[in-house]
Amino acid sequence: MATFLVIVTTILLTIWIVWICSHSRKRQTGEPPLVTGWLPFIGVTLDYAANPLGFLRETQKKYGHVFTCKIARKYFTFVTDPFSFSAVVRQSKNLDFQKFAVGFSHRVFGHADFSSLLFSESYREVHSIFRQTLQGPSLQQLTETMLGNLQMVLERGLPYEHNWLEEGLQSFTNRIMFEAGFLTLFGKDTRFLHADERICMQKAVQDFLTFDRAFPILAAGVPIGLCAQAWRAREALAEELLHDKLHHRKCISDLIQRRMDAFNRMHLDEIGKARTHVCMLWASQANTLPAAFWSLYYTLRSVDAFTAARTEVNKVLSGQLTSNQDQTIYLSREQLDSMAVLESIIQEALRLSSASIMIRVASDDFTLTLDSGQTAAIRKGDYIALYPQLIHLDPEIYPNPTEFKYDRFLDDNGQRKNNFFKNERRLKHFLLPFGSGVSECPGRFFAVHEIKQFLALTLWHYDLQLSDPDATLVPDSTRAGLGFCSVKCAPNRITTMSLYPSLEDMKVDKFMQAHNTPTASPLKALPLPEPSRNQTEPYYDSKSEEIATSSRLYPELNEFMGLNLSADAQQTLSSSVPDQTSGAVSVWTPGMSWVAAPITGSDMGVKRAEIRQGVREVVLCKDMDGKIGLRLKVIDNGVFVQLVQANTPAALAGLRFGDQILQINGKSCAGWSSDNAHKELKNANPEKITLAVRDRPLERTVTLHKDMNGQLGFLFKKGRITSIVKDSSAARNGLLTDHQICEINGQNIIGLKDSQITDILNSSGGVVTVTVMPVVIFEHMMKRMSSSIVKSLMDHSIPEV
Ligand code: HEM
Repeated sequence: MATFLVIVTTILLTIWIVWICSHSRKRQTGEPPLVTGWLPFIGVTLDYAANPLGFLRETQKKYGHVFTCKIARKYFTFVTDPFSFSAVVRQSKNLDFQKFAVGFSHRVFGHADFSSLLFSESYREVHSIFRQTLQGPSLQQLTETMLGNLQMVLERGLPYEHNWLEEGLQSFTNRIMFEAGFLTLFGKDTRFLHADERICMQKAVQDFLTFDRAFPILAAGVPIGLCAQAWRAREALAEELLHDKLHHRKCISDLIQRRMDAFNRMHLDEIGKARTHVCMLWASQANTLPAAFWSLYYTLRSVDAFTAARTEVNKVLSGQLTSNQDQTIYLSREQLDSMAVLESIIQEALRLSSASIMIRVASDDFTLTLDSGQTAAIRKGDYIALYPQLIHLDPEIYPNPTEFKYDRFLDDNGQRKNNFFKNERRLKHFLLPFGSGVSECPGRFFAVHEIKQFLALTLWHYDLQLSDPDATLVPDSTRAGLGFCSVKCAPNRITTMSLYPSLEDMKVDKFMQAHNTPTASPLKALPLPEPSRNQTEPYYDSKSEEIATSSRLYPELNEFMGLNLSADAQQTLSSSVPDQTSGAVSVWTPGMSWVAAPITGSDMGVKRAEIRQGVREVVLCKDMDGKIGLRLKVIDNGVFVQLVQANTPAALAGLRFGDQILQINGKSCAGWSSDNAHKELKNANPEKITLAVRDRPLERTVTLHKDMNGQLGFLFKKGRITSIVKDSSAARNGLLTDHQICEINGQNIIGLKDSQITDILNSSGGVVTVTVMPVVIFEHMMKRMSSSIVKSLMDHSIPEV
């Protein structure tokens, strides 16, 4: 029986081999050389899959510039001569792109088969939407939305503390780019709070990456049903993109809105429509995420690239901080286009890491004429393939092709370079990460814009360095042919990046260099008349020598921001006259007997908090980036300081939140808009800007004394005083609710967490001077300024006296 089985098997095997051999393809006259490999059934699939670039280079050496290979049961004719690329790209008559792409997409994404007769006409309309919404005027809108979303996502991640943070470079890029890109295309869910949106986004990015990881095997023909994880991830994404859910999102891009309308007209089922959106999501992100990653990685690895990129970013963005009220960075189309260094970095990253394959299906038998005049007979149904990486890594075109050279795409004048040669002939196709011809990626302009924006904002907002700069990352070649290669990480070795809010820290050195000689003279008084003093008002008596030097601690109450105090109240308060006994001040109120705030004029907190009368002159010069680190706000026709960035010229010159700017370079600011004031600063001579400044006129200081339990007697929330404890130091000294604490012992605390404010209060001595401002005014001052900016940029240092 066993012998019988062996004989039958052998006969069947022999028949099968004979059948395969007799039916296997034979090269016919005029056809390119046929490369079938050892096993006719699978052809060269394994060799090609193991190392596509190596295999094609070897085969090219052996057979010349055009050859046909059997890969995954299909015949691919590769054209490898870059001068012949145009011959293929222009052949739209006999070469069909859609057939391959649409069939592939149907299989992997599970949507309807748009190549079927039922849909072919309506799908043409869907396809035309790409060009209408990803190019031309729509591109501008999309790019602006992306910039806003990138800023929102980046700002949310700005570290609160002044510490270095570590995060995987890839996870950082994916997190920022995925969310910003997703929101740009699909809009924001109106039902979500920010926190919920973020959780949803974290899940979406994980699902996306899970699905994308399986892409090579799906592309190789493995049915998605056999890849349970990928299937679940794809369906989870589709679930989020059901039309029912998309209807709850606002600011959906024109691209997605028009696709939704078109699919509705085609009467697809709901899950089918959602899967087409997953397909669009994949097209927009799968290459962009790794392209952004490699661009940032190469920038960080090369000192030259980093310096050149940062200089360009600073040049383009400088001035924005002082000229925009709401701190938003705007990058016009012209500004994006002017960033030639970033563009060269991106192109170089695309050259090194992209490995797409361009495939067309021969719709008829025809003869392809190559650049050399050589012809190749092509059979109907065969695939014609171009493999751009052969050009991208050709040492004749790009010397030292595997080396990253940030300025490879810049000419001697620092402008875009687009003349590259092979055999001394200029090449038309020298960089093809986006394909070419009819099927060229319609999102290519948007892709370059968004990566530029990402690089610019990241370099602007952060100080970055690779925690292991010597570790070399290599592209993962298992994705070769599918577009962009992501990173192949060695186990247990995570490449991390440190993040730091750069605006404060970068400036110190630069400012120091620019400021070789101190030009600021913060306390020089201008000869403006001092307001007259009323001896009955509760300020420290100028008769006291010690106190006279530190000036008054309280401004006149009846002048104070229009607060209308009754005569009775004034009487009560005016009876709390300061009593000076050996330099200590006590306040007495009828019916009570206690000592409040036993301060002396030499108390550091009091000195640091002091609001001086009169007007002082401040002379500044800009730092090396042309900035002074100041943001201004107009209130009641006066110009006030809204933000002083730490370690900037403004901070070092002693300017503070709430200071009133009376003059800029001799011009009176009364009645100016903040734009005018910013413009004046922007256009001012970088070597010398003279300001006339009145010390924080809308604020007042209150000095308090801790009780035996260390309590000052007030409660606060988000820096705002909410209640005053009866008979406490706060109550006795006139602290008011609905006032915002701006400083503690002169140290600015705006934007700090309540726990941090509590720490500062606890660590202060027994006497604490708080500087407060009515909440209504404070809110007006802070209008349109994002809290993350305040947190991360505001100068919270302890002032010097
Ligand atoms: C660095 C980022 C990107 C790269 C490297 C890239 C690359 C490509 C490539 C190679 C193709 C196929 C071209 C061909 O076969 O000839 C393609 C197609 C496509 N890409 Fe991109 N792409 C990127 C970003 C984007 C973005 C951001 C979008 C949309 C927002 C997008 C939308 C599309 C679409 C819709 C197609 C299919 C075009 C068609 O069917 O005719 N791509 N992309």
